[in-house]
Amino acid sequence: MFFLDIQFLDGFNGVVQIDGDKWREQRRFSLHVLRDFGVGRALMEDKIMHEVDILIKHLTTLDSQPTGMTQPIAVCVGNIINNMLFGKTFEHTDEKFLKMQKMLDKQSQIVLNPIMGLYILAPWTTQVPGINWYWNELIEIRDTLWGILAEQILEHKKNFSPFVEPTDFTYAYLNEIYDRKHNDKGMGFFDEKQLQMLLLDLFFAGMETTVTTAKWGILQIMTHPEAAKKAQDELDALPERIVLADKSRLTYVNALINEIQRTANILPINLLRAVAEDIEIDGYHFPAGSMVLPQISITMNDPENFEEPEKFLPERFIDENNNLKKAEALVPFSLGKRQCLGESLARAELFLIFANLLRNFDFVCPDTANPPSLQRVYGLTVSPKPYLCIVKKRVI
Ligand code: HEM
Repeated sequence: MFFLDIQFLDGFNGVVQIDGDKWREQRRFSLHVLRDFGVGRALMEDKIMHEVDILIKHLTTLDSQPTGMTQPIAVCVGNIINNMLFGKTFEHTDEKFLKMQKMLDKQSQIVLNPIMGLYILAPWTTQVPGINWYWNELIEIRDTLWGILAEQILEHKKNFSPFVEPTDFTYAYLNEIYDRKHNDKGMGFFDEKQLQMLLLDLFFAGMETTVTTAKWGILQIMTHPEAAKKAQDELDALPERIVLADKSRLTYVNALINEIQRTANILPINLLRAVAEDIEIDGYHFPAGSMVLPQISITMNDPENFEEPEKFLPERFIDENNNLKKAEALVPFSLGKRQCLGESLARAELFLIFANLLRNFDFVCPDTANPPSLQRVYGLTVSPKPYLCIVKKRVI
């Protein structure tokens, strides 16, 4: 996103890479709209459950054939965010979506390639044949993603009416622009370029993180059948379709999801941030504007917080009375003002996806003698290596 933004727009846009008044205004607006569309309420739950039901149907048709989990999970999570941003969803077999998903994965890998350092320090190298190979790939990805977003905005502009209640994020943003323009409210930082980058930020931040966490989750469930069994015992006491209202009764399932997020630790070095004003910490002086990488996620692997942190142990989050323990060192969504904007959406998605998948299926290694690797692959987020899984419908 960083590369897409600085290279192709006039200055910084979106919400992830900006700060100051613009960030405050755009973040507040985004949170407000997500809330209006039901994030944190029943409306959001319906949208998520609609996609979870389709995912369950799709996995049932696989008939226990070994399968990769990326595509089905990506379509489910992608449709939830797409629905909120554009009012659109894809079929599980949609080629266009598959292509887009592959491109996002590729982009995530390319931007961490060491050659990116060279492109930043010496931008002229992006024009040198032989050296600019990765750069050209990035440009191709950018053009395709940009095209998809532009198409969506254009379609929304054609159908936009200020007298109709917005049904998705894009309409809500166009409505805000209209309202400001026609009611003398001042435009602030609202314009179409900003909308385009904001949509990309929300789509990418909302999709990549949740899909990667879910991929780790299925892998951990598959390689820790005893943990899966405990969660299923708890789930089997409830009706077949698990909803958010069940969350507080499912101690083990919550602990399992906590442990999945702790061990996945998908953004271990967090995002690059700038210090807002001069500050002194532990005798170190940080002048305003210093760039910092707050590596708070280190707490998730600190033995002082989590005994034997290398072990996968959902029980560590459960106290002697079978209640979920408060775990302040568990910070997958970061902390403070820049804390994840989509946290409540992500938490609801992870709970409904894992609880309903475990209720309906067993996830089995195709070759138990050679379980899949837990090796960490570094990109914009840290993913597991691709793996296959047998998804067996449970008979309860
Ligand atoms: C399991 C899923 C997710 C994880 C682990 C996660 C994690 C994070 C983390 C660690 C940050 C950086 C915070 C910082 O700079 O200190 C962040 C920021 C952000 N996340 Fe998430 N996130 C997830 C899901 C989502 C979803 C579903 C959305 C979409 C609605 C989203 C939107 C954002 C945005 C827009 C930011 C930038 C916020 C800002 O700069 O003000 N995230 N997320």
